[in-house]
Amino acid sequence: MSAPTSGSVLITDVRPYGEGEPIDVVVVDGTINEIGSELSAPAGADRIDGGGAILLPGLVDLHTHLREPGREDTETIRTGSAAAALGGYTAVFAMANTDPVADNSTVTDNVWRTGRDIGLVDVYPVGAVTVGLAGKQLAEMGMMAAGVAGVRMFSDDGKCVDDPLLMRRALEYAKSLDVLIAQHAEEPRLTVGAVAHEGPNAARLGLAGWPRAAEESIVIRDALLARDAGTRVHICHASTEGTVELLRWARAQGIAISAEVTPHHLLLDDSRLATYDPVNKVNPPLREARDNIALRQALADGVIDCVATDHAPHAAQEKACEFGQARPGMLGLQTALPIVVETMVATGLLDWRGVAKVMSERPAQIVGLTDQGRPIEVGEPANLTLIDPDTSWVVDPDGLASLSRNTPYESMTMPATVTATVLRGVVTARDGEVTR
Ligand SMILES: NC(=O)N[C@@H](CC(=O)O)C(=O)O
Ligand SMILES: [Zn+2]
Ligand SMILES: [Zn+2]
Repeated sequence: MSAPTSGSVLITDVRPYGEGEPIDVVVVDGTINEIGSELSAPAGADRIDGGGAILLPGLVDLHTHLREPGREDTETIRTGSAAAALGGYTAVFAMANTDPVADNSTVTDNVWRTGRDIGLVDVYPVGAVTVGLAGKQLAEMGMMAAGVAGVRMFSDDGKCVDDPLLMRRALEYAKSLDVLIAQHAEEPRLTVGAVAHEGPNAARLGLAGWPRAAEESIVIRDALLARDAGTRVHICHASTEGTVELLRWARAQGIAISAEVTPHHLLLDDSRLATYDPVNKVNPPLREARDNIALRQALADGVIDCVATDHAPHAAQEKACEFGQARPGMLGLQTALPIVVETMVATGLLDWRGVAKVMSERPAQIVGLTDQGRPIEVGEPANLTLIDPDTSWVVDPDGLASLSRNTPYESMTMPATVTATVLRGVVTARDGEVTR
């Protein structure tokens, strides 16, 4: 494989982590070479005038659905990469629930190569835990890990690995390969027919409910299995107050368990379902205000490690139908950072260093990426995001880079703007346009 593209760039007038006076950053061949004032551009370098922007390490998304192969009508690796770069991301993990399923190295290596050729963001394929996501037989995780993609995270996301014995075997196999299992925590016997959070709103609207216990029973089971296997488990899209309590308990026991929360579970609740608009249908479902509050606090405390988008594009016809029939999932890549600003920074729960931690550093550490989520220092890889915290914008679904339009944030004002993204010194997005 050829070496990844790298570039040289002079970034002027930026504030790393939003701290101190504006400074300049010189990147040579993909590496931060100098940080200081009034620096000059290296030969052949690109230039970014930061205009006083906040500079963070490039964002890392552990949970995105790019839909290629199989559903290129709803998203492709190219359009999803563009959405990622515009959202400030320099690495994304593409879930395995494609068609064909990413349960073998032919698929995972192809996703990796395609992402690398496009070059807008590092696309890391997630491998399936079980063959065909069918939950019956372990996939060849070792083969996928050994391929050119070097798969390091495995998940049947979209489905739960609900068989406890199979989950136990998966954790043991993952331990021997030094890879991560990410669980979509949903006890399927408790969610038969469910389309919304089980609570007063669903009852009033006549929608079948998904109880919190369907998530929490798997979270605690998997914490115990991870304890016994002596390996880590990662919980996808944590959505309930109870899950937070269980994570807190498991951490206190010394159990290796990590967890992510989505922007929509931080911001939205099930009062939005009153319109029956399927744009609000998602798994796990939007919960209640007290869950939002517990999730925000847990993210601030570190009980929840990171934010992951669960960017889930769907075609118009999959959403333009009655609520019960619609596909679950919502777009996330281009709105994640502003929603974290609104729910975590504007509320005083996190400062910009905290944002770097939950959107870049912790996700990179959880999967063991050594070139992402790094400090902004000389000698470090130049994966960077510039953010204007004072320029707001209004979400127009037609204006997003995704091939799909299923954003719940239509017409909402977003409080911050990603002005540029840099991958190994190459400018991938600038002023709302991708560069390649
Ligand atoms: N989140 C969703 O509601 N949908 C995801 C699957 C998933 O993340 O469980 C999808 O692939 O559409
Ligand atoms: Zn899921
Ligand atoms: Zn998902």
